[in-house]
Amino acid sequence: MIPLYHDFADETVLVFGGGAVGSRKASRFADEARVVVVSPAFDGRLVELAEADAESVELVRAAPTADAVRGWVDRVGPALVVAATDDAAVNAAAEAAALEAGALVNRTDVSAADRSGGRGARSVVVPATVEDDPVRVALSTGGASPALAKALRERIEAEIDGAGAMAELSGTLRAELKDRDVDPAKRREAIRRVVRSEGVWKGLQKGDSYGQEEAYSVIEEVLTR
Ligand SMILES: C[C@@]1(CC(=O)O)c2cc3[nH]c(cc4nc(cc5[nH]c(cc(n2)[C@H]1CCC(=O)O)[C@@](C)(CC(=O)O)[C@@H]5CCC(=O)O)C(CC(=O)O)=C4CCC(=O)O)c(CCC(=O)O)c3CC(=O)O
Ligand SMILES: NC(=O)C1=CN([C@@H]2O[C@H](COP(=O)(O)OP(=O)(O)OC[C@H]3O[C@@H](n4cnc5c(N)ncnc54)[C@H](O)[C@@H]3O)[C@@H](O)[C@H]2O)C=CC1
Repeated sequence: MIPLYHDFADETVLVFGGGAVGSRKASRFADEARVVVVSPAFDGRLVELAEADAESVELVRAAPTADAVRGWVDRVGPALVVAATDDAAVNAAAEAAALEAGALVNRTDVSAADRSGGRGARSVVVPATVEDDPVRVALSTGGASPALAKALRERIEAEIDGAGAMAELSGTLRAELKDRDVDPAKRREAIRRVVRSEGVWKGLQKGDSYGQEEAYSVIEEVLTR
């Protein structure tokens, strides 16, 4: 499996099942997309989420049979369908309907190991993610051990602390060096050194201007050699 990043802004994600898993997926996707959850009952966290973010989250009380699932997919027109009910037949129908409608599907009740012959490119796994905007790490165990994905995510959270600020700073410096017509080879070397410099990372922890100051001294050292 190859991880790809999707932009779900202005898209709709349709979730079948309002339990613990449907609730976690809904809150994740609501950061970016409009989310519609279809379920006969809703987890307390989902009700809270829908109240707090009525613009992005819509709860629809219904218990579609496997045969009725396709109708929901056609009416809602989602970019992604999440199958998160505790009814395997409904989840299977949601997967089939999504694929027929040309949408992506996330089947939450089947691990990769249980599938004979692969998932198909539009059947996606939702990874554990760590974010320090604009940096994003996605982590999957290929479906083998979601608990391990979560544990590793917690470790990486500490590891990438400050990466967002580093991405912003080095992106700006890269543009600046381009504008100054610095030789491309020198420019790449300077930026590579900046992102690896302990001094710059430490500086950024104190504040953006400290990080920037450190970065300029690293760059000057490269350019004046
Ligand atoms: C295949 C996949 C499909 C999908 O959902 O996309 C899937 C499937 C299943 N998960 C199950 C169980 C658990 N899932 C979690 C947690 C997460 N599960 C997530 C993803 C995925 N779960 C996809 C594979 C990801 C990968 O490749 O690693 C995360 C990363 C993202 C998210 O869900 O948002 C999120 C962590 C987010 C975070 O914290 O960072 C925990 C831990 C906990 O809750 O504390 C447990 C209990 C412990 C355990 O069993 O490991 C079961 C068994 C159900 C049963 O036995 O009844 C199945 C079904 C099966 O495997 O058959
Ligand atoms: N991906 C993951 O991380 C995990 C996946 N799972 C799997 O995901 C599934 C759901 O797990 P939970 O949320 O913990 O279960 P849950 O029992 O808390 O929630 C299931 C939800 O589906 C709803 N539902 C039942 N029939 C429906 C229908 N016809 N249409 C729409 N909604 C319907 C129920 O009302 C309930 O809200 C389970 O099958 C389990 O195997 C379980 C744990 C973690």
